[in-house]
Amino acid sequence: MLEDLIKKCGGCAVVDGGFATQLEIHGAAINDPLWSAVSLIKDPQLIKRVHMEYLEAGADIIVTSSYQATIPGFLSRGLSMEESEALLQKSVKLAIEARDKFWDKVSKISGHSYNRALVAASVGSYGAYLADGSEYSGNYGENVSLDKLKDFHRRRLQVLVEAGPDLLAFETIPNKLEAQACVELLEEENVQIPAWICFSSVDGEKAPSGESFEECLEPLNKSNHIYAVGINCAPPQFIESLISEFSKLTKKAIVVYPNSGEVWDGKEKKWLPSQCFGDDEFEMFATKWRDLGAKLIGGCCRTTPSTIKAICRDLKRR
Ligand SMILES: C[S+](C)CC[C@H](N)C(=O)O
Ligand SMILES: N[C@@H](CCS)C(=O)O
Ligand SMILES: [Zn+2]
Repeated sequence: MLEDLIKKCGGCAVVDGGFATQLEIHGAAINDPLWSAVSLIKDPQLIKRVHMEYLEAGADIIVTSSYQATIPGFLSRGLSMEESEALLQKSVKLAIEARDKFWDKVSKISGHSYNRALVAASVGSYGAYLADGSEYSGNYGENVSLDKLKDFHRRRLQVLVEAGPDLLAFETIPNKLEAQACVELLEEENVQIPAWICFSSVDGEKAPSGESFEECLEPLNKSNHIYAVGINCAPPQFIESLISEFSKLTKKAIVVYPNSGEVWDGKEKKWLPSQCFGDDEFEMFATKWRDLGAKLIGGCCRTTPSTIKAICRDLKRR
């Protein structure tokens, strides 16, 4: 399905933009250990609205609200195991409902330029769950082993897969150990849904842990469960050279969805201004990223539906 979609899009499909960002624009208070996942508890209708906004903007793939939705995170909030699993399921259900409703509406309009979007279930890194900014440091401490990371991801992955998304999106993976844990889990659980694994990067050259992408990609290149590899939530000015680097290191499709360039202050839980791209620059650079070989392009934190509209203007000019 993903390959067909990419073909239909002329070689490069558009992923949506910052999900938490758009929740906040609508007034959601997410300064919370659960970050955007708090909206699954407090305002599921807002989640659906944000999905609709990205669909209207032209996203070919929408990513669910499960980035920081984890079973231990919900349990420490006082929810039961059943309630926690139900919220994970709900994140997929809300995205599927939005996609189906949108498609039902536009597919009746003759001459529309939309594709039937795919739903990617977000699997945020262990660092996202820690809520201390460690998805940008890769520093999980010595006690975090491969098995511990697999244990952390296993049940959530099972529940998300059972909910029936089209794709799995592992996001802001900061080191090789976690990438390897994710691949081994996909194999052990015999997951039949294609996945992408995206790393964060804070220097534009390596994973946040300091490991080279050559090392990080090694377990992913060998796996049939991985359809695409790439970068998310890194500054957009790093993307050009990272695509060139990745294309030397992998035969997998390349996926990029950078943030706006603002930098996350994990202690203060806020974005700090830095060298940023506006929508015009996203529009300009998206073509470059496509020409360099990216097959999936979108935005991450601090990008909005208008960024995705700008990317679509350029990539979907046929
Ligand atoms: C992608 S980061 C901005 C998500 C939030 C982070 N895990 C935190 O809770 O601080
Ligand atoms: N899918 C998440 C990623 C955060 S880095 C979001 O857009 O909020
Ligand atoms: Zn992000």
